[in-house]
Amino acid sequence: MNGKEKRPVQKSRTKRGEGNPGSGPVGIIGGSGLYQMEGLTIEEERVVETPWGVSSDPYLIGKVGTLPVVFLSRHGKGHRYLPSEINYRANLAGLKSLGVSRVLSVSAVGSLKEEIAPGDMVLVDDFIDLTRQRPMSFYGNGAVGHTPYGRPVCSDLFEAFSGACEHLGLPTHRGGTYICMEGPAFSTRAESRLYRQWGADVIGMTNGTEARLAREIGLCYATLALATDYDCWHPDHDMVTVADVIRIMNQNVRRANTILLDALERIPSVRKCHCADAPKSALITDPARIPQKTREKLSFLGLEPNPS
Ligand SMILES: CSC[C@H]1O[C@H](OP(=O)(O)O)[C@H](O)[C@@H]1O
Ligand SMILES: Nc1ncnc2[nH]cnc12
Repeated sequence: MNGKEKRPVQKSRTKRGEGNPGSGPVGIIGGSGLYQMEGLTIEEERVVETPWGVSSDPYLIGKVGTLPVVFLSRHGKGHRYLPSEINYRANLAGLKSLGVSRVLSVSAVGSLKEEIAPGDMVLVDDFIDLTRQRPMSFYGNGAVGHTPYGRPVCSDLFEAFSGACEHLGLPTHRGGTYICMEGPAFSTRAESRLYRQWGADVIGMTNGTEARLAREIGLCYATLALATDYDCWHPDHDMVTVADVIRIMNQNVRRANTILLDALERIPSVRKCHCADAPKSALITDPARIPQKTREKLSFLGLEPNPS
């Protein structure tokens, strides 16, 4: 194949139960404005059937340099899913079945602080979850689990993002609390002011759900939040619009992509964090009493309980 010919992208479908859980490719979930990744050589587009259905889009499986990467567009290409409609469980279960153990997320957020200006990066280190109409757990149906979640962001991935932003000399806020609202409408001013009183830094509609589910299944997860607007608390910007968000995102999407490429290189080859341990202590149900169907679902996630 000469350099000018485009390698054909294979299309395939994984049936339930196939896959290769464990460490492996890095997963990247792109949010509003980031529907593909520059620098990723795509070798395959794969649809994975999980017990929770299929992901927002086919997974783009390939390499960045020599590093294996799986990219997923959170809202699907063309931005087809509302934050409440995204099948977060399928998205994450599919990534895990493809051998992903680390997930880097990129998201557009509104700023709740004067010092976080549109265009700034925020490395989120905590969440407040205000969502109310989306599945929040892989547990249930006869398997009760309570996952430790006190530190929701993976320290390895946080440092990888932080190192990349520092290296690139970008305006970055190291740490910040992300309010995850249901949407899809943006907040009212009273809500926005309340979140500021709570000490939150940024607001979005997706990452709280993703982070919690990732932790349930032992995936490392961190967010690069790109401030696209001042949320409506701001006296000069009392109306957030999609046009404003997308304009700022488009101005910064190259930057976000560059940060991702740099951060990928900084992820330690051996996990030093404790994210993978979270599921080990979660289950309270007597494994012998877990129904077979539920057991199969847990098994898809690599979490099949041992009978005591
Ligand atoms: C397009 S404005 C609101 C939309 O943007 C954010 O999406 P994502 O987190 O996927 O970047 C926000 O959460 C809303 O879904
Ligand atoms: N102000 C805002 N509120 C919620 N989600 C957002 N995504 C980007 N800006 C946002």
